[in-house]
Amino acid sequence: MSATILVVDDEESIRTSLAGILEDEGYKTAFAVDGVEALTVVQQEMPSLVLLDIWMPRMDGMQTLQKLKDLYPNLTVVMMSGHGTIETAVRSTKMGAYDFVEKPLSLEKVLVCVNNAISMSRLKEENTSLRSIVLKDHEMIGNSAPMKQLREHIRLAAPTNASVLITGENGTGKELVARSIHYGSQRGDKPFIEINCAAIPEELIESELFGHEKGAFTGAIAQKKGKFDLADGGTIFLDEIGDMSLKTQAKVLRILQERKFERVGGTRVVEVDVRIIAATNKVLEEEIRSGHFREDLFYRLNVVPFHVSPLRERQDDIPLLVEHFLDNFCRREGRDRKTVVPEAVELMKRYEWPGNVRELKNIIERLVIMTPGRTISAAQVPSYIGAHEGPRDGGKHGSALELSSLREAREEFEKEFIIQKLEENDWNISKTADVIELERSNLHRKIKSYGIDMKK
Ligand SMILES: Nc1ncnc2c1ncn2[C@@H]1O[C@H](COP(=O)(O)OP(=O)(O)OP(=O)(O)O)[C@@H](O)[C@H]1O
Repeated sequence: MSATILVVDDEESIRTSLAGILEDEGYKTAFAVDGVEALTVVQQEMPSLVLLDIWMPRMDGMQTLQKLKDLYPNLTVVMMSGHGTIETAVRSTKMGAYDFVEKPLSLEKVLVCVNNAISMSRLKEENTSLRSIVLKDHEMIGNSAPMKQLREHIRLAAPTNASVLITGENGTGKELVARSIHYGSQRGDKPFIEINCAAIPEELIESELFGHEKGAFTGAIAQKKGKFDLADGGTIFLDEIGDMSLKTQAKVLRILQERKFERVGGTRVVEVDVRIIAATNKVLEEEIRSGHFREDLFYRLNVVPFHVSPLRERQDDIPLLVEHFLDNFCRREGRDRKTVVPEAVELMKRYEWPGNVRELKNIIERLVIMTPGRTISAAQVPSYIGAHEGPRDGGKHGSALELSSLREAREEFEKEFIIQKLEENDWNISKTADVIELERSNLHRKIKSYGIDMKK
């Protein structure tokens, strides 16, 4: 679709000659004789670009520019200055005009300027739409108490520059939290650079993070920028930081303290402005005790701690997540929207989800692909998901053999732990839930499912 250009000028000869060359270039044109009329035409035509004369009766170009920028901050405007001085034109660019052309108009110069302005406005539009796709793809679903609290913490911490440490089991959504913090900050339109410290061999991680100078080691045939260079102005997400070597930890600490680093094999100090968000599924306090993690780095990172609870502690989110993933996968596969019957959702709510949201997402993807009809029944859900029902349904241990022993052990421990904490807190559910940092309804459910006798 060809872009529409609005020409705003009180001189008819200018409007006609511009219309000629712009239409020859394949643009559509619209006209207005002054600023007042321009505002109406912009509203009707939504042009991609406005060519705006500075000196006009009724409302002049500068006033019109101000109004347009207030109403449509993303609209691209090029000023045409003849009577005004260069100073006015320069002032207009400070007010948000993209550029200016001088009168008498050189049609060639006008075309170069218009083509540039249109390409820039297309890129801007593309960027906005890509951003909205990216943000949608990273939507965080869930209305349980822990998710609400998480969102609130993100809202508070995102706009600051504080370092963040996110803990939680694999697949709980730590990366999503990191992205939400980044996009909610003023760095949101700058890069978000992710690196998984566990996935990169020890000997390569330093060069990945900090880059290297030419000749730093065999194979370093040219200078290479590292992730910290690439993240300048934005955020770096150090995933699985618990797996980072002590040597690399020292370098990261220096960046946190001095905002500086050196490339591998280099002596030049590089300064960066990077916000660090780190995540781990390890208990870093234990890693510190065993000498694998620097205590000073831990305190620097842990300025704002985030914990993402495992899915089994926020079962109320499961139906919402199921719907969300069904929507996404049915759309992606071009299938009719499928539904999961309530009994199947109920089975999913009772399952432990050792792989957390990632596991649930994978199962829904598989069900969307493998189920021919529109309805996903309980029988189609993998049998191990239902295998939990027995013991939780009042201690029928007939199906306990199907459970892995680790899971049994975990349940046994969980039950004992809950009883002990309830005892310590006078069997008050709310108080106990607070102390063990579990949603009240979730604790209640566990008490019921473990058959814990509350009349003590
Ligand atoms: N609340 C949520 N809403 C929607 N999708 C989610 C949610 N939580 C996690 N996911 C999805 O589950 C998958 C795993 O999430 P993510 O990668 O953020 O987990 P993680 O904790 O960083 O995992 P790991 O520790 O293994 O790196 C992703 O595809 C993510 O989009």
